[in-house]
Amino acid sequence: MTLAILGAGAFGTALAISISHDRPVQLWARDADQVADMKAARENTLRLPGCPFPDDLRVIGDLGDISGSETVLLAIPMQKLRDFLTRHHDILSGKTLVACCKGMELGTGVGPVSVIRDVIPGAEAAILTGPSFAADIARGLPTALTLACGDDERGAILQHDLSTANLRIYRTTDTIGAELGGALKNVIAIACGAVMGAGLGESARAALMTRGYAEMQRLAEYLGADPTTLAGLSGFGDLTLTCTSEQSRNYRLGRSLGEGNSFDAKTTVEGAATAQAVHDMAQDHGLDMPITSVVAALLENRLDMKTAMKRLLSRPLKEE
Ligand SMILES: NC(=O)C1=CN([C@@H]2O[C@H](COP(=O)(O)OP(=O)(O)OC[C@H]3O[C@@H](n4cnc5c(N)ncnc54)[C@H](O)[C@@H]3O)[C@@H](O)[C@H]2O)C=CC1
Ligand SMILES: O=C(CO)COP(=O)(O)O
Repeated sequence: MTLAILGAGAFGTALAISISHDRPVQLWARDADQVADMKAARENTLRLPGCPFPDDLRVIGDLGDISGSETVLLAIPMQKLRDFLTRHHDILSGKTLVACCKGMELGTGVGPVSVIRDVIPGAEAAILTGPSFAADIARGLPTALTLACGDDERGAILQHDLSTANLRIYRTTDTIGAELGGALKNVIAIACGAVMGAGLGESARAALMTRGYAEMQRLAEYLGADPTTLAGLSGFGDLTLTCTSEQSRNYRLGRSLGEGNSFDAKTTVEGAATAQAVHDMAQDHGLDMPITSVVAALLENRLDMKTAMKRLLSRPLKEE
């Protein structure tokens, strides 16, 4: 079985490298120059330099080439997903589409699995998420992820097909829980980066991670997710990684805010739009999401850093 991965950013490329040690993989990029460069260099010099492509990784620039691939991984940013699926509806219909992005959509407040089901009802939708940096996967370091698919039989096939010697995949049918964990941990990571950048210390960060996790659980429960999913790799696992690592772009954006420095606007930082999407959705439903709301306000310059820090760390005293 040939697998297609659409989106040759850091994550799509890392998955392609890892999985193509075991089975043929087609890696699609939209940019013709990048396709030519990757074909010539046999690595992704733009997004993942220094990680050579195995022989069974085939770079493609024509989406027509994926017609023989039953399973397609979508490794493009969350806010671009709906438009991408709409434009390529016909070629993707009838396939198993595995979202590899983390976030909630601005305007609708839903995650990638819901977007896939909405735009391409004729496809089987799943999500691959959890604690993993692209560079770690590409280097063959041990990683564990969650694969969520509403159809457990299909999920078991995906679990088997996508696992490699170094990429261990657990599975669940709770797609909402998996979507929420991956999306919300990025927002909390921005907050943690801000606290660290402002020099408030690791104890403050631990407090924020813990209260952030409570906030994630609250929304997940409201939306009908299984709390054990949030306690797993896609929730608690990814929260831990992202809130504590300089490798994380979400954490680094937060740290820049805390330090009062600028941040490269071209970098993919999913937590920024997700903070706004979740804040809007929480307001519509009358839910209390204090950390998410502060992050959204901070990013929109509706709140200065000093007031934001005060709000994050001086919430009313209450029972845990
Ligand atoms: N980099 C990492 O360590 C991990 C990333 N992810 C997730 O993977 C997703 C993608 O992130 P990265 O690959 O890291 O980002 P990236 O910034 O390295 O790459 C994004 C890719 O998407 C492509 N793209 C953007 N808009 C597009 C469109 N409209 N149509 C087609 N392609 C488009 C870009 O050309 C680029 O190749 C994000 O949701 C991220 O949260 C998940 C786990 C780890
Ligand atoms: O999702 C990730 C790790 O699991 C990658 O985090 P960043 O998008 O913050 O770099």
